[in-house]
Amino acid sequence: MSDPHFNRIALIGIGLIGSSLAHVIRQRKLADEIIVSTRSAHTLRRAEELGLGDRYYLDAGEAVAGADLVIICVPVGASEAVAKWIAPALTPGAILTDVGSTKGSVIRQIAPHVPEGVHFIAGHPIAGTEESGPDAGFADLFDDRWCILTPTPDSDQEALARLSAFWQACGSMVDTMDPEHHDLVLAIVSHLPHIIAYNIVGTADDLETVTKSEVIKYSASGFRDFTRLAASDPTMWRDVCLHNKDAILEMLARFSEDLSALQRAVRWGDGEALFNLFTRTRSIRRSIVEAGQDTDIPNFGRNAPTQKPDTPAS
Ligand SMILES: NC(=O)c1ccc[n+]([C@@H]2O[C@H](COP(=O)([O-])OP(=O)(O)OC[C@H]3O[C@@H](n4cnc5c(N)ncnc54)[C@H](O)[C@@H]3O)[C@@H](O)[C@H]2O)c1
Ligand SMILES: O=C(O)C(=O)C[C@]1(C(=O)O)C=C[C@@H](O)C=C1
Repeated sequence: MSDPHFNRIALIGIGLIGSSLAHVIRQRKLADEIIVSTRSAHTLRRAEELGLGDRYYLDAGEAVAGADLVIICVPVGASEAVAKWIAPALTPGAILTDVGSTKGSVIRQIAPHVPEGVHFIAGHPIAGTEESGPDAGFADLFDDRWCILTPTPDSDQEALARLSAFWQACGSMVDTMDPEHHDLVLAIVSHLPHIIAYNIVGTADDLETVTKSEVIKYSASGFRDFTRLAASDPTMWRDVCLHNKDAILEMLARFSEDLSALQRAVRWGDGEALFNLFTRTRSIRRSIVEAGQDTDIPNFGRNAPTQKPDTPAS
């Protein structure tokens, strides 16, 4: 296995994911030195108070100088600005990666700015919570979760092996995937659930004159479980929607079709259709939970055995 240890790791952006990386890198001794950079002085100060790094910079260019691993941990819409900023200061031979929730757009934003001799391989840990900011991170976040790397055909194989070893040392299981396929899979397993959660909270809020107090009063059960995701960071999710537009629209169209069929079954009192759908989906949901956690998710739509005939394939 390749060496997961780096001399100097620079984290650009120190929110939930950046700070979780800082914790796990420190705890598992994956670098001699952790460099932290973020654009807000307030957040940088907080990161310093929390002791997340060894050195702290507002200037991302200064932060990446001499680093052999640079991890961009900012909302996906800021990827190009960060890439332009750090590009002239990257060290030849360094590995550059990111953690963004969308991959096609992030690669298009970063790749053109990567200097010759720097190895860029995009990535995405499928691990998170609805919290954000430097206080939200914890070392175990990546344990037993997938991390998807999206190398391109000309990616350096040694850099890929080292980055995989790094994520494994952080606790993750690593898979590789084509960026466009990643974006389609994540649109259904992550982006749509967030959009639906945001939407249902908005719908309930619009009913406020009739039911607002009841929404708060009775939300201890289903509504609360279902809408946890609606507390997630608005900047991050605005950017995900803007930067995975096509895949999200494709999945929303399929979702709307299925919802219309369900609506029709309710309208026409088609108990058999409702019972059959709920039986099938209960068994799928139980098999996901029984699989340990979401370990089968990265293959969804590619070779999942229960795949619907019209599920998109890569
Ligand atoms: N939150 C999750 O569950 C989760 C999971 C996996 C991947 N991701 C991805 O990880 C990335 C970071 O998410 P997060 O949850 O840590 O967000 P966060 O809001 O907790 O932190 C974002 C950080 O980026 C900094 N930042 C924003 N714009 C910047 C810029 N232009 N230059 C420098 N720093 C900038 C912010 O100050 C903050 O430190 C996003 O791309 C997100 O899509 C998030
Ligand atoms: O568990 C949560 O709260 C998350 O939102 C984590 C989650 C997900 O949807 O699974 C969110 C976005 C990421 O890109 C990866 C993970």
